[in-house]
Amino acid sequence: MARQAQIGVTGLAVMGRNLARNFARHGHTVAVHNRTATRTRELVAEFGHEGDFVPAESARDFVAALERPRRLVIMVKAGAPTDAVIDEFAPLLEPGDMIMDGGNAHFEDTRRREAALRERGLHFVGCGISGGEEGALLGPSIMPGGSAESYRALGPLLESISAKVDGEPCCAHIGPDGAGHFVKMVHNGIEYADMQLIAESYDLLRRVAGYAPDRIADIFRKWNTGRLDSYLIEITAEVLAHNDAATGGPFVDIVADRAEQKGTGRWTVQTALDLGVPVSGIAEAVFARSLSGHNELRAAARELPGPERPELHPDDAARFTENVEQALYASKIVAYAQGWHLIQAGSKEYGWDIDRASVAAIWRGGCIIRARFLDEIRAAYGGERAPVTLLADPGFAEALRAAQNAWRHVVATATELGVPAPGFSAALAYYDALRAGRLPASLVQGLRDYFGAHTYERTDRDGSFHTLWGDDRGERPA
Ligand SMILES: NC(=O)C1=CN([C@@H]2O[C@H](COP(=O)(O)OP(=O)(O)OC[C@H]3O[C@@H](n4cnc5c(N)ncnc54)[C@H](OP(=O)(O)O)[C@@H]3O)[C@@H](O)[C@H]2O)C=CC1
Ligand SMILES: O=C(CO)[C@H](O)[C@H](O)COP(=O)(O)O
Repeated sequence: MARQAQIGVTGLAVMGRNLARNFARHGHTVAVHNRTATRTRELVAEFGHEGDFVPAESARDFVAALERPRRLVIMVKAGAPTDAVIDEFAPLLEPGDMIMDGGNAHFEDTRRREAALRERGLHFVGCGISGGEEGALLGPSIMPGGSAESYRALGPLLESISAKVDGEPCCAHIGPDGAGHFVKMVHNGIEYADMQLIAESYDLLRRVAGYAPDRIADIFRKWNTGRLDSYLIEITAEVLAHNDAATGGPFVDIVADRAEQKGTGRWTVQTALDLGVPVSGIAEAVFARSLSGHNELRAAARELPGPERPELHPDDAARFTENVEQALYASKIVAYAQGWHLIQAGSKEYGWDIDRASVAAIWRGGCIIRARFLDEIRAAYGGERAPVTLLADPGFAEALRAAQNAWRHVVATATELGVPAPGFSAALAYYDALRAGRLPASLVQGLRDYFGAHTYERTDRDGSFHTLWGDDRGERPA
């Protein structure tokens, strides 16, 4: 009888190839398959010595190579290609078999696919995987959804290849159907917000403090030894210190200033709008990328007036740098608080019962937003009583208190000097709005009632009311 594989990976581009190698390096026999067979052959030729691979050039051979119940991982382009691959393989499977989609699928697609395959007796596991090409090989953060039964069969394999922090695997069952892909989507939304805040910090240090990229790289390197310690801060220092081989100048100056996006940040904001969750930090990050690509608009506005830019005294520049660190940390807390709020809302809406401490735990390693302060988020949600918002957790509340003057100074300075800082500003506005005793939403309600008889509630009595604006302005219960 032919060799049987514990798991199979179809889709052998950067992610799938490295995941397959990771499984093999951990002693699992892995069946490998790709639509274009040359990728399969190249994988085995280049890396066959790393472990036990069973190459298959047809879908039928691939399925036949898997031990039962079959565990099949799809790592192809999200969207229609994923449906095409499911349609190709599902007819070849038997009840109890498992299909895991490790691509960046939209969670609603995952819910649809899971329901359809469940009807056929198959388990469908939508699984978020973060860590990029290197993470896939050396240990990603893994966020599987799907049934508890499928996790019992797939979990041990996934945990074996995931990143480990303090010996704990960065992999946990997130919840049924689309929960894993939902959480991965929010991860990417936070990734957008984090990167935007980092980019704004760089811009302020460059344009306000007047520092060159290599000096800013040193600042980020220093920040990475403190509470901002994270993968994104670490690689920011690397990118800023890098010089372009062709020109000899800073790499960051030669790269076109148009940030692209594949869609997960946009999905996060769209979902947040549907669920009524204010994720302003993520939204500003998505809009900032979008704005950066509007060449025509930018060219038309380039000569518009702005403020005079005074030079900062070197002593002021050093103090300003410290303030930027405070503003970055405070704004980062806000971005993560918004992300966790969205996870909570999604969990409630779809009945997923997501453990928010566990999400923080599995993001501590392997993924793009891995950071020291996820330990604190885990602790905040792991206690007896989870905070209503992360901002109210005593540790984070103290950090926000300590950052007040610096944070406001940075936002005010950016505004005064005409340096856009939408991430910092939105984070501060969110913070101030949440802590406000009264919001001007009361006036919005009044206006809505005036032009559309939309009614309003009162602070002193239950019920809904309408004022007869066009008549005697008397008030009636609605
Ligand atoms: N790159 C990254 O850093 C990360 C990517 N992801 C997600 O992982 C998945 C894989 O990503 P990545 O490795 O970058 O690869 P790509 O997203 O570039 O996808 C390429 C793979 O998809 C296959 N494919 C495309 N269309 C079809 C189709 N109609 N039928 C069958 N196979 C098809 C290709 O096969 P062929 O060789 O025949 O063209 C190839 O194997 C994606 O969903 C991505 O969003 C998740 C985390 C990080
Ligand atoms: O999933 C990822 C990491 O977790 C990818 O790196 C992500 O797709 C990058 O997104 P974008 O191209 O939109 O910046």
